Amino acid sequence: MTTTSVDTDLLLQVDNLTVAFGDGPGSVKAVQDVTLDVKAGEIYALVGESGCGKSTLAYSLLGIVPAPGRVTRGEVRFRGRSTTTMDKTELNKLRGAEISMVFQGAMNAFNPVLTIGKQVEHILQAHPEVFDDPKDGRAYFEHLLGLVQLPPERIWSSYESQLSGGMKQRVAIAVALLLKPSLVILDEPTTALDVLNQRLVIEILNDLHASLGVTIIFVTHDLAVVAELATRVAVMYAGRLVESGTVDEIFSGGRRHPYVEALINAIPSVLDAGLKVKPIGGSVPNLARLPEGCRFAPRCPLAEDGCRKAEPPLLGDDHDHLVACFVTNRSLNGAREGSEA
Ligand SMILES: Nc1ncnc2c1ncn2[C@@H]1O[C@H](COP(=O)(O)OP(=O)(O)OP(=O)(O)O)[C@@H](O)[C@H]1O
Repeated sequence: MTTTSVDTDLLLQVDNLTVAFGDGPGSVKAVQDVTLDVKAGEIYALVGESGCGKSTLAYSLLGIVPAPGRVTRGEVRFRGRSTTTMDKTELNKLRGAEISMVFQGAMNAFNPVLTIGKQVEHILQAHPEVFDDPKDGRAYFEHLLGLVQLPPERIWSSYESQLSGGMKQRVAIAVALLLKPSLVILDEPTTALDVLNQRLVIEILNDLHASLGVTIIFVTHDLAVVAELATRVAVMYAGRLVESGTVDEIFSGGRRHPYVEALINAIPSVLDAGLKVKPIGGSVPNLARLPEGCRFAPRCPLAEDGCRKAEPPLLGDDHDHLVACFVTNRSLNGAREGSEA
């Protein structure tokens, strides 16, 4: 199961991916049966409340699920090649040069006893294939620092302790772009920042996307950031993907999953002023003790008896808008299984 269909427009394909932590009765599926695809050049958001499996899914895209986690079903393909079955050497080649990641809490990712410049030199030495001359690598990094609105000379000779949180996040983004990857994955890029720095990072990511054409996948719990940055969005709930579609469709009333509806209604910044915020009652279930049937049913205003008996399949319409809900999918004509989408 390595190279099936290769659509040049599709950069990343995730098929029925399940990632479990632990074995036996105590094991949890942090990601279950997730299917999605990311097209070259788009900005794709993975959204959900804390503990929904977003970071685990992001790690599995890079083949770096932390132990005791492991992929138990499905696969991830990058440009048609399975990263799930790829050997370590090939995966290492792919990481950095083709796909890079800015981890959650990237501000703590730097070595405190080396200048940023020294750390960049080490990366360039480890990847001599990207630039003919290391000087070109340094020049490119300084160009990237300009794009993330930081002073190149000063940053090159700084230690991380001399930079603010917002600056470190922007340096981490520049480092992630250093080897000219075609895909960058960012885990919660705005979460630890104050409002002004959040705005700046959103603006910078939009600019980088426009000027470098890089494909971006980012993980967030903040739908307001999704509305401003992403072109497509996948919403996760308790390890499962419940709805995915274009940001325009989801935010302009085309959404169909009651959880997505509730999430949007619970966020003041994406509502018109004057509309009342409605918090979602209840909480995300413990993955080790999931309810029978649809895992959102205990909190769902539309739940019917059937929803408590079986898990709804992810069904798609002609525009690749996928939804896993028995009730709202009932009206869908010509629906097809998400796993075949
Ligand atoms: N290292 C681990 N060991 C055991 N279980 C884990 C581990 N990492 C994640 N999990 C399980 O996977 C679930 C999903 O975690 P994950 O970090 O992917 O969620 P998330 O949506 O990214 O949440 P957050 O926004 O809080 O990071 C957790 O609730 C936990 O049950």
